[in-house]
Amino acid sequence: MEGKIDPRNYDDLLKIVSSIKSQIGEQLVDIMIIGFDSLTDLIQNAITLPYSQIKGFPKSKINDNPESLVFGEIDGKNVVCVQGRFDKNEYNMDLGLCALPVRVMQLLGAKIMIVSNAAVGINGKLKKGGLMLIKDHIFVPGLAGWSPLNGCGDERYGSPFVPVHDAYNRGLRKLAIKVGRKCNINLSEGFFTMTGGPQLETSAELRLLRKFGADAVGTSTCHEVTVARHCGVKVLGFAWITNAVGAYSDDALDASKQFGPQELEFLVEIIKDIQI
Ligand SMILES: O=P(O)(O)O[C@H]1O[C@H](CO)[C@@H](O)[C@H]1O
Ligand SMILES: Nc1nc2[nH]cnc2c(=O)[nH]1
Repeated sequence: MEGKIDPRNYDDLLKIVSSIKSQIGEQLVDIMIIGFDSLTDLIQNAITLPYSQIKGFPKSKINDNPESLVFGEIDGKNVVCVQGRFDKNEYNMDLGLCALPVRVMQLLGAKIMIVSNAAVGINGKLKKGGLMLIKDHIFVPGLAGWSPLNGCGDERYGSPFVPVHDAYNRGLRKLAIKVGRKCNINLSEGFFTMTGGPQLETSAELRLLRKFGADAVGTSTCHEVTVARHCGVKVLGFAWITNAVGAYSDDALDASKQFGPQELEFLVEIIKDIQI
């Protein structure tokens, strides 16, 4: 869609929101879901809005997967699935831009974000195919100055000094553990680390991150979580262990290709039980 948008300009953000509203009507949004692209098949009364119809949403030149917002319901809850994460390396590490869907969904009403990523397990216990519930994170680009909050000086954003010590909501984590037991999901809790990518890590870097307390390493999520907390959205996060150290493949880097029916059922059960 025509029109240059600055993802840090609050008035531009409002323009994006109103352009979406004019296309989806009074559709309610309570839960935003990022990184579970195949969940879109389970959304009832779905309204699909391709990124090409959304002002300011970039169209990837490298990603062949669908890129759209899919609004609708899961078991009576109002959800939106952000299908096709903005890839920070394609967009020159512009993490403010890459977390734009989070801000837009919050302005559309979202109060909870469920987010996931493809990651490598480095604690010796996390095996390929496993799922890690994120308890806390180490945001390496954020520590080095690549904050998605850079440039968000408009007072309507609120203070940039957002506390993130409890970014991953305790109540939602408890719920995920309870539902995991019911759905027979082997769920472990741990610390996730986001690196800058797109290159993966050397063995020495992985050893360093392990010493720092990381259990799983990936290249997304922390910027989205930071922005979610900045705008008051509660977070539930997962790292899908899609490969073991040293056993990389293109498929292993695509989390959405890994979800089976059991994982999707797990997510649906969580959504059913979430109190908004
Ligand atoms: O969006 P997430 O799940 O982080 O997936 C990413 O993970 C891979 C490397 O971490 C990248 O190629 C990208 O697909
Ligand atoms: N950063 C990072 N992300 C991944 N996603 C899947 N595997 C990896 C990995 O080894 N490193």
